[in-house]
Amino acid sequence: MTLISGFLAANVRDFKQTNSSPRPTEQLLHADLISVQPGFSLYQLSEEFPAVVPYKVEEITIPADVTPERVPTHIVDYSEAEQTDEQLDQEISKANVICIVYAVNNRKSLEKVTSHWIPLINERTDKDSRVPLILVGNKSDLVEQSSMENVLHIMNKYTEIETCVECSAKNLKNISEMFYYAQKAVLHPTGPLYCPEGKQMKPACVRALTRIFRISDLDNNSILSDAELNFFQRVCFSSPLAPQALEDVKKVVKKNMPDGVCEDGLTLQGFLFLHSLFIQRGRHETTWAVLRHFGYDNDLELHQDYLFPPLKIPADCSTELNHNASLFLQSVFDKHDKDQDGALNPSELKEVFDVFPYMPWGPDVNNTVCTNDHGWITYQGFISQWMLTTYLDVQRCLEYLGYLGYSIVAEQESQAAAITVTRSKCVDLQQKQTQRCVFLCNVFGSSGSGKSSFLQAFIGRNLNHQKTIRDEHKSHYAINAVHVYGQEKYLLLHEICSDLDFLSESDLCCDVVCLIYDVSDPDSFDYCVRVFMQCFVDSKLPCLMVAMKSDLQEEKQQHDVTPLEFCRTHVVPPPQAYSVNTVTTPSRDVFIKLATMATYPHLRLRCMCTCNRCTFCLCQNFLNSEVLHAVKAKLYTLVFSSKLPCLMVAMKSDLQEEKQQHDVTPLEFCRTHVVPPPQAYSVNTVTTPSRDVFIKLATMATYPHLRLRCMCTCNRCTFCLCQNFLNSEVLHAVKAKLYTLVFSRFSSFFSSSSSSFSSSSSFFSSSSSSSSFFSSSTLFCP
Ligand SMILES: Nc1ncnc2c1ncn2[C@@H]1O[C@H](COP(=O)(O)OP(=O)(O)OP(=O)(O)O)[C@@H](O)[C@H]1O
Repeated sequence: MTLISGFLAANVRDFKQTNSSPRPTEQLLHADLISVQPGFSLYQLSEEFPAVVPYKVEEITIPADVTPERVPTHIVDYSEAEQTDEQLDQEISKANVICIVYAVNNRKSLEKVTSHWIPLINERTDKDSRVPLILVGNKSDLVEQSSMENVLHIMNKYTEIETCVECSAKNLKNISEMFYYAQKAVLHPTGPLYCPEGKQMKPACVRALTRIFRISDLDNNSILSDAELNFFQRVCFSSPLAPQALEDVKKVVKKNMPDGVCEDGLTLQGFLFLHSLFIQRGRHETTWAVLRHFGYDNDLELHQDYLFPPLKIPADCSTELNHNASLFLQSVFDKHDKDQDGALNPSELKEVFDVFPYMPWGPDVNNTVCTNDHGWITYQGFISQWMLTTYLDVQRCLEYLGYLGYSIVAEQESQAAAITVTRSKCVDLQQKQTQRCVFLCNVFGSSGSGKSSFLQAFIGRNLNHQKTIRDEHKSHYAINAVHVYGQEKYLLLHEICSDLDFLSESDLCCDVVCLIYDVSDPDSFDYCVRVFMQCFVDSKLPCLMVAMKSDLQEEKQQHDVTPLEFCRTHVVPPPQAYSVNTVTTPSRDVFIKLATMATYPHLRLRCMCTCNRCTFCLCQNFLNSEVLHAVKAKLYTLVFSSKLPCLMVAMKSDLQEEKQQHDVTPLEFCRTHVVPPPQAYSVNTVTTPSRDVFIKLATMATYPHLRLRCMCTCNRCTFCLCQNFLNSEVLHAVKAKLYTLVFSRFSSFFSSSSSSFSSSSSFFSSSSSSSSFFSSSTLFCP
């Protein structure tokens, strides 16, 4: 029998594990087998021991389904007789694991392991990333007794040796075991986890397991309860622990480490002890399974695929946190708000980020979002900051969610499940509605005009409070929640540098523009004019002018026209007087206006009030409500074909009412045919009979297309007052004027429905499609 000379090295290379597919079956593993040691052959691949063993066998791949770890294993043979040292070097550099084979009946071959092969391999590999080695004692069929005691001292000396195994190439003994150990050494290496000299886990491993403990400690009481342990077990191993097994685990820990169990749960010390026990007993695959489920790679770093899962964001779309992610972040906040005061004090905030490799939020965050009187971030502020990160830098948001273990705790496929990619803004504009929740407002103004003050006012700080903010802690952003017609939206204000020469394209990209001037500075308005004319005069972006420091003496602005005239000419809402010099929190109305303009850019001709309290707003909310839209749609379907308005009058209503001889009552009949309910009427009155019914008839005749509207014409209730206002000649004149002014400017924007805008009357009338037929503008503007 000719034997292959040299040693056998099983090189497992290109090991690549993704966190979205962390199980070994989905891992990619190549093993290059280099066989150069006398006494070993690749017989096991053919399961026949050849009469003549060739110097070198061709490359072979063992398919995943026949390997114990279920990974494909690529094997390359190496022959000292046929190949060069360079080729050997190349194979070693590609190797993930090397099996050094010696003959158990040949002392010299074992000596060569330490005198030649291990130094040679170590010379060619980096000290910090040693390739794991397996010692393989071949030809066990030729000896009576195991020679394991001869290799134990070698194993103790070289920590890179993962394990040793005796086998027989001739009678197939322990051959598959050898491959199992080789694969295990790659998939579950001891090296990164454990330091055999110190008999303890390495610091990186302790750090990773500590983070895992903190994430799994859902109530943050520093103890893993049975429920938390079961959750952890289910997440990592897909099934909960049996109650008895749970008790046994705690018993073992308590016996060896009394501090390891507290209040019938595992402490961090106990959790770490359990893992060092696994590793010491050769069960490090258990620890690896845990580490990998929590996103770690072979170097105990969080895997890039775990932190940055693929997320496609088409142009013109934005990114927002979805509801599930908000719930998760709420649980993170609640977990760390130990004193339950609704805010995170500095030590609570630090604890939130203990699972991060660095502190992600600087002191500027406290001036970007809402805080309490102590300057501590409130729940609203906490969520707002996450909204900001998601909007401005979604990759960073994914990374942060990864550190917090979002995909694990929320049991999601990846961190990407936390993100909603919104519909394109262009489509929103065309459809005249949006599902977006976060809107960006860029704030422009000359130096000193009050931009920073405006931003700070948005998070509730008046001038006195603002004076306490240190320059180095100032922020160019402010974000807060606002209600737009009853819906919660986040408005993100961004202060843009005053130097017009440095304006970038991204500075002009937002949902609404805020132009600030200082009423006490005569030159500041001119700056707004320049920004508007240079950047926004031809754009479709809604703009709002804010007259800051309105409490100070107003100076005449150094410009040809007044701010009000300028706004009129360019169909921008009139300047909004604003001051942060208030005793209490500055007013929020202007921010609600900005958010409304951002949410409904196509509705910019409507009344600017968005206080959500006044009659107009209450009517608006009602008219925008889903119930009303559904009813309108139904009614529309019913009566679409009919054109003449009808009114049923129940005369002699002062007399005793008799049941009408008809299948249905008058009221039911009216309801079925979408006719207003019968109007009780009597002329048997002391004074002049009531005129209400005649007003109704006149109203129906005047506005026949509005017959689906509320029939109330009392002229006293909220609806009637709004109606009167909206139907008033003044308003119509203003609307007509605005229309004339802006029609040319927005013609492209409205081009899709240009036929509806061919005359001023049709501009405000209903179109023929059912959705626009019932739109609020139709209802309000006959
Ligand atoms: N109503 C007010 N009365 C008096 N002073 C005010 C008022 N509002 C703001 N200020 C002050 O005006 C100054 C300039 O305001 P602010 O820093 O907000 O302007 P800015 O536009 O951000 O300036 P820059 O572009 O230089 O950053 C600040 O000192 C601020 O305290």
